[in-house]
Amino acid sequence: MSQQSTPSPYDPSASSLQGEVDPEVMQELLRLRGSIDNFDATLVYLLAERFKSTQRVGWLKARHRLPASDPNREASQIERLRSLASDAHLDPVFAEKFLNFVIEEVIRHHEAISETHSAETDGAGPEADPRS
Ligand SMILES: O=C(O)C(=O)C[C@]1(C(=O)O)C=C[C@@H](O)C=C1
Repeated sequence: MSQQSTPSPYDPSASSLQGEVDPEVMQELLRLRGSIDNFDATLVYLLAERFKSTQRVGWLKARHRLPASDPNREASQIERLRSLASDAHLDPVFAEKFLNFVIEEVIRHHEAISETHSAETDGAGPEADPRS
């Protein structure tokens, strides 16, 4: 049987700076990091929800033999996100890179779903998928 190590519990005060900086500065840094931790947790949950939706899109596309990517849709999403980013004082270049990064991963998932779907329904019609 393989040995599995228990992950160590999250330590919000982990830092390479402990003992190196003024304790008051350290306290302020840890306070600010509390917000960063909350944000990161939210981002993980939001991304998980987005991927749940895109997985369903992936199955729909596979069932109907549609291409994994839709370049016109992407161009429109990028334009929208860049504009939202500008309004929010976020670098639009970063917003575009981030969306492209996420979409690239989605397309990889779509391709994997499509292969699974083809393997499962070889020779069968588009209604053969039980997930429809
Ligand atoms: O909307 C779609 O058609 C999707 O497959 C989802 C999505 C996305 O992640 O937003 C991914 C790939 C497409 O090129 C466009 C958009």
